[in-house]
Amino acid sequence: MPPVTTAIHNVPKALTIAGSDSGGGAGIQADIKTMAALQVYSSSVVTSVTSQNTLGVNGIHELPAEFVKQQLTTVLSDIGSDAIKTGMLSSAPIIQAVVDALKEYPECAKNLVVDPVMVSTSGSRLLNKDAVDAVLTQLLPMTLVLTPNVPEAEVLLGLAPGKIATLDDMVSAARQLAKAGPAFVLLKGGHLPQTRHDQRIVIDLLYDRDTDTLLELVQPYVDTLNTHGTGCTLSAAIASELAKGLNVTDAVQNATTYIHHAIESAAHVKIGTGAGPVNHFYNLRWMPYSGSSFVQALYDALPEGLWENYVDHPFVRGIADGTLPRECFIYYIKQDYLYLQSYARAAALAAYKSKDIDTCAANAKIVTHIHDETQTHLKYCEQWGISREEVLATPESVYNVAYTRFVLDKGASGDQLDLQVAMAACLLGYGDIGVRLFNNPATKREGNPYWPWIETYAGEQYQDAVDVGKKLMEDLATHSVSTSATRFKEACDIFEQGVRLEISFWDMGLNMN
Ligand SMILES: Cc1ncc(COP(=O)(O)O)c(N)n1
Repeated sequence: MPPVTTAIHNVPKALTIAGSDSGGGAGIQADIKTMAALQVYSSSVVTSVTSQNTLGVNGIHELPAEFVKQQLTTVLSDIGSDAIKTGMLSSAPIIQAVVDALKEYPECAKNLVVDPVMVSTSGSRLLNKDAVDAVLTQLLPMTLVLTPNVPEAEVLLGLAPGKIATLDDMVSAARQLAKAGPAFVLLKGGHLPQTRHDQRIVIDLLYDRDTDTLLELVQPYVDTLNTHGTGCTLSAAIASELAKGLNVTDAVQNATTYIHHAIESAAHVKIGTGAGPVNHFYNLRWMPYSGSSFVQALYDALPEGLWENYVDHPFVRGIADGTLPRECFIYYIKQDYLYLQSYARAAALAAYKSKDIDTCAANAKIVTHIHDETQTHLKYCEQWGISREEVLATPESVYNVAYTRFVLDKGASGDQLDLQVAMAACLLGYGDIGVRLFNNPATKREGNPYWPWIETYAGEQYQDAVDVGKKLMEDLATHSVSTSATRFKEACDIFEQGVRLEISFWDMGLNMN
């Protein structure tokens, strides 16, 4: 895989229209934290400022509707948005202003998630009574996903409190709500925990109006006081996932998983003296490298130009245009056969060092790939009049000894990641070379004796092995390197050494010693 070049790209963008919670657990603050945790850009339009903590709301300062509208058009006319959520909207004039502004930007408003915030968990009104009608008539017709809890569903449907008391009631309530306009209704069951197989669970119902289908989203019930801002967080998470381009079902599924972990991981945290917030950042971890890919970070840490010296070595260029002297290639291929024997042992060692059967099997698969590769080498040699016996009798070059024993030593003295990284220069480099040469129109195909070699490394089987190896390293890095800059540096040094040994291997082929 070639190192990823820095490119300007559009990041997914989500927008929240909600109230400010000075305590930081709900409202705009919860939304921005959620969007950041789910790696989307967030912009925010404030409708009201509340003075609030974990005990309750002490005051509300509503912004003028015109100013809410101005914030919204200012953001949408420049930054735009891939998905929008609404939370506390306070009043009918603010709802009207929001709806008017959204109608001016239908593209931005097509992924609209509405959390019909009405009363805070602590008991304060966050939406005037007379504004419920504006939600129903103005906002819901343009809504993609409506996310009420049971008490909010009762208000929207004009039902007395407590009327939605069973799962069946929830089903019919979700259907009824969809008639007011939203394409999907996610009716949250947190207020009505159920018991199944002696386990307390929460069932959220996702109703799809177009297909008239219902999906049950089940999570274990978490017995905790720290649920302040859960509704805000969930709807912000849905908007984030929609912004990334997921469909509604997948977005809602990911979002319910996210909120479950956010609640679970905050259960024993104390922030404030009342109902504490959820842990928005449970999924973030400190990493000694930037970006999300460990393998990319290994490439990035290489000295300038070293990777190119390897994958664009004169030996490789000779393979590409067919001018590599035949003796050089034969010298190389015999050594490479011997190399692969050690490499297979290294992969088998990695299987031995695996902590679970899946990783063990993935490494065993690499051993099989290497075995196939050795057979290709033997066939090659045979075509060129070199017998299997002659290949096996070839003395190992010192370069070969240095490289293979380096890999095996890293495996013996280090942990599984050290070993995978020591093997990576070869695995990734040959994958990169194969694809580069295969796709380069300047590569000679007709009459190039080395074309089958190129096809092997560009081929599906080898590229699959590359993918397996990369995934193994990412998984291992997540568990060990992610918390230690020292471990990351060690891995970088091993990778660099591997690349240098690969370059020496090409030199050996050209010099035939
Ligand atoms: C600004 C604002 N928005 C929404 C909520 C609802 O959250 P909760 O129901 O957890 O109190 C809130 N308390 N404050």
